[in-house]
Amino acid sequence: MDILKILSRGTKPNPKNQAAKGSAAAVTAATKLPSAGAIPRPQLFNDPVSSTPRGKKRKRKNKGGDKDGDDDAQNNEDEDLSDVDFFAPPKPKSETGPQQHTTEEDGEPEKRKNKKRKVKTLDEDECKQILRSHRLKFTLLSSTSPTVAELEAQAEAEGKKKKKKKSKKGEESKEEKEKETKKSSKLMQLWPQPLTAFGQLKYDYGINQTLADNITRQGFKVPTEVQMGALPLLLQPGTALGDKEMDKGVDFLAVAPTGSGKTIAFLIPAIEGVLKARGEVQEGDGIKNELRAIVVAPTRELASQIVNEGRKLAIGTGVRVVLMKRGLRLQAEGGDEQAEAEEDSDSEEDEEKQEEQQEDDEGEEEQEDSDEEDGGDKKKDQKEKPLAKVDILVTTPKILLNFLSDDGKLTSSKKTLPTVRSLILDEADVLLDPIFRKQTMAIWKSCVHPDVALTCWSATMASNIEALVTKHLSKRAKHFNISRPLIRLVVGLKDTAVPNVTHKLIYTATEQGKLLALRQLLHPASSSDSGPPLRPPFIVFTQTIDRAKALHKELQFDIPLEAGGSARIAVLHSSLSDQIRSKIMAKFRSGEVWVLITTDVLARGVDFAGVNGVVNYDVPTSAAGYVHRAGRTGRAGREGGVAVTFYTKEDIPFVKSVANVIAASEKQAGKTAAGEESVKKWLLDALPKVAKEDKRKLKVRGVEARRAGGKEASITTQSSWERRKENNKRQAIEASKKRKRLAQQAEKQDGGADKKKKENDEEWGGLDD
Ligand SMILES: Nc1ncnc2c1ncn2[C@@H]1O[C@H](COP(=O)(O)OP(=O)(O)OP(=O)(O)O)[C@@H](O)[C@H]1O
Repeated sequence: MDILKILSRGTKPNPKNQAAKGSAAAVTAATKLPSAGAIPRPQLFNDPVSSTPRGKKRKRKNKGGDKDGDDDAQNNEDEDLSDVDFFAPPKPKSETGPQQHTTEEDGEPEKRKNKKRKVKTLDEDECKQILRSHRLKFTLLSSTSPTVAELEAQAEAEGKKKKKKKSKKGEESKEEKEKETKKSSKLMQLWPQPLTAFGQLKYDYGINQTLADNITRQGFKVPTEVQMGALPLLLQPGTALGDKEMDKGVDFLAVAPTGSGKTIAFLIPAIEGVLKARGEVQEGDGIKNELRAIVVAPTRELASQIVNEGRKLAIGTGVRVVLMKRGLRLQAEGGDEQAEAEEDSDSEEDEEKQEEQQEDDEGEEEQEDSDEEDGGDKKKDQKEKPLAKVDILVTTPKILLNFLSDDGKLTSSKKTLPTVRSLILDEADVLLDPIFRKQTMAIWKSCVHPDVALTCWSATMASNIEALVTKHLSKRAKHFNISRPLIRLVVGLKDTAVPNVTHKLIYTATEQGKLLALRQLLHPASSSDSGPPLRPPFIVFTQTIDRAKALHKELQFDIPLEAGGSARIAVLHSSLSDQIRSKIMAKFRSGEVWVLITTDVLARGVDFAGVNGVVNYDVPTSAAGYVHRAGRTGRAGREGGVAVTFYTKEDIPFVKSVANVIAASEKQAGKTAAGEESVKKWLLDALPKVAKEDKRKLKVRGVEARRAGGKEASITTQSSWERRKENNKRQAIEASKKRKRLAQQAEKQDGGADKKKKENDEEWGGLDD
């Protein structure tokens, strides 16, 4: 019997032996854990919207069989859990598999009829109602078409003109003034068509049948909020926005909570884009794999996960989703005027350079791992290998730039990728942060087709990142003489929350106290005053690789042998080889490993559906860092996930950002009653505000005291008093040994002298008579 199963869902109802299984409350609690495998409620928000402008809500019927968005597929909590796999994706009700279209079975593309389907559109009030209820907010940020500020200015100017005319005529009225204001605000906020059911993808948006079947086969019943908002806009922007001009495409920024299904929200349009392009290939042209989309992710783990998701969606379509690897040869063109021209026009970036350089030099422990080693035999590999058949490439920044740069410089690209039409930045804020910025920008520049659309995805997006995207899009627009709007979608509150997770902030006076508190979480049976019971599997985050290793060393024998012993605890960080990292990931996914100690290398994007909790053994270095770490639990709306954060006196100057995120998350989750909140108001008020400069330093270096060499860098169960005592004892022993040695030496010398004397005495027999 797997002990993990006992720990994580041992209270599962058993009709034969219900009494022995404990209280009904315990049963409910256990089945609510993420690891219980219950079908999640992927939609996080569904607020009642009181006013129905048209008197009633229109019911939409879909030929596809999937009913309206708020399907009763979600109300399935009492399902039998007997064979639940902790980390498996949700199962569909029927396992019939996709209905393959004979024409597409062997990757043969169905000849796509370019007939425009008539999408059944909702009127603006209906759109508003649905979008508001699911807390979806669309804003036009574009600088290629007029910016919000420009639109406001334009509206104001027009208003003034009219005002002049009207005042001349003496016709100015209050209502008309209001109309003007309304018009300008309308231009800022958009109300596109939402996707209320996956069935619409096929029947309204005309996506490929096999792709639609693959979505059904994955068991996704209702679209999550980000999918509701993003899919219509990315598949048919003209239809979604009711403006045919938009069909040329949009650039897009999506900010949506962790675990809210952003991956398929960008993969579905990417796969559909490939299939659509193939449909446009003339008879007799044959199928050609042509690199059309690039997905960039900050870590190898995330990149491989995206490849897996992509491949599941692309089964039977012939679309090849490929992970960028060393030696892979892509369709590229060497050096290009365009790339050079853009390079030249970048002189204003020089201002940023100094700051970036400094931050780069300081470096971060957990940067995407060194792919530099890939550079060595690159030229040789590229000559020898044939072109890879790729439609969608998933990559980390460095490894692709290694291929593009040729000269080993990882900041600029010599080759271009002329066939690419879509650049997708997953975890865009970190990819555009100084850590990865040069590499990401170089990749963007290598995508030289004028139609390349940029989409950026993350649970957090600082305004400087938005500004950077806007600036570079506008440069591209000028360069290519194109005009495409940039639209931002925010789901829930921008930036700051992990609403469906229980948060705990725990103070321990010393580092040693943290270790003891963590041990209590590891042994849920023992009394745990310091935090909520936390059932495996869970992830423990530390600040540095050294601390992750040390914590692993300290805890590895804590799980009893009969429960699997040290094999149940593993450590993963970027200095391990790819192979070892993949093995550990697989073991954690399968439930073999219960406690995974890691660094921020696993903080973003990685999806373990059944993780019950996250422990921030070391405080995350930013609010965004907290959001991403805590978001490893409670995926796809699963309930019962817990995020525990320890802090000591070293962290007090920095912990306010974390406390603010916790407060915002609880507010979003509706936990506003006194006593419900885990960060009390007095604490929020008492914690010092973090200065901007400190925030920057913290983000790059973490808490200084915990870096290698710092007093608090080591992890041990001993108190400083014990350490001092042990140190004294060791020194005393050493001193005593030394004394003994010296004594022996002295004795030896003395003895030698005596012996010599004796020998001499013996030798010198004295004067003979
Ligand atoms: N419509 C859906 N219904 C149910 N589950 C879904 C749906 N869409 C996605 N999921 C599942 O939700 C989980 C989280 O999805 P995903 O990894 O894409 O989240 P994310 O928004 O990218 O999170 P993060 O910000 O942490 O990267 C995955 O296991 C995925 O299979």
